[in-house]
Amino acid sequence: MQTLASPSLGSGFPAEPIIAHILSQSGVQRVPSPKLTLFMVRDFLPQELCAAMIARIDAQRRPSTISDSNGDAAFRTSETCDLDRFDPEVAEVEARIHRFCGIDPAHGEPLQGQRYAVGQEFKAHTDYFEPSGVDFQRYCGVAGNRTWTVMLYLNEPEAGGATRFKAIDKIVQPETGKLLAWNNKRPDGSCNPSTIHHGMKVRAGTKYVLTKWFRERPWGW
Ligand SMILES: O=C(O)CCC(=O)C(=O)O
Ligand SMILES: [Fe+2]
Repeated sequence: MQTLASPSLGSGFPAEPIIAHILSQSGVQRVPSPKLTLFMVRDFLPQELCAAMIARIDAQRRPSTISDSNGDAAFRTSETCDLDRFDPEVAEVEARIHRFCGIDPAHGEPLQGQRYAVGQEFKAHTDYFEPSGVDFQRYCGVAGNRTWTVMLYLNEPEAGGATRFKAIDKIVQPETGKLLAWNNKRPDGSCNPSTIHHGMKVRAGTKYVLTKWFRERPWGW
């Protein structure tokens, strides 16, 4: 599944080299939609690495935050963990993500973990920052907007916790080690509202995911 070399195909925009690189690998499924470029890979991350990331998230979690708050305190009720890129197992996960998508690691935000207990969710949102939003300069002034999202499910909660892509009516079930990757931009570089997605409520058990976002310009580590 993994290629050996880590290619550097830019920021993720334009998307064509990334898409071609992703499609050159085995085990990749493309969700058929003219509105959204979304890929899925089952069993992307080995079980041991999933468990190692869960342990770190449990140990270091803090309440999740949102930008451009709409005043709904229940919009994102999960917890978040900033993973340490100097931790060898975190570095291994990041290297696998980079080899998979080919985006220049310099354009990546720090890898994050998200944890959802029963009843917690992340309501329908897009991962890019609204260019007209009050927080745009604050979040995007240096590195620019988000180009691609790579998300990984670390486990399978007993019930609930699917991710629903509303605009294309697609529901993805959490499965240990499953990867999702999507392009947040349209071909003209504008933000793609059809990327809207909802991390649905966990009904039983706990849900853990990783999120890796890439930016138009280097993150500036
Ligand atoms: O947990 C999910 O299913 C979605 C997570 C998400 O959308 C995010 O962290 O931006
Ligand atoms: Fe999201």
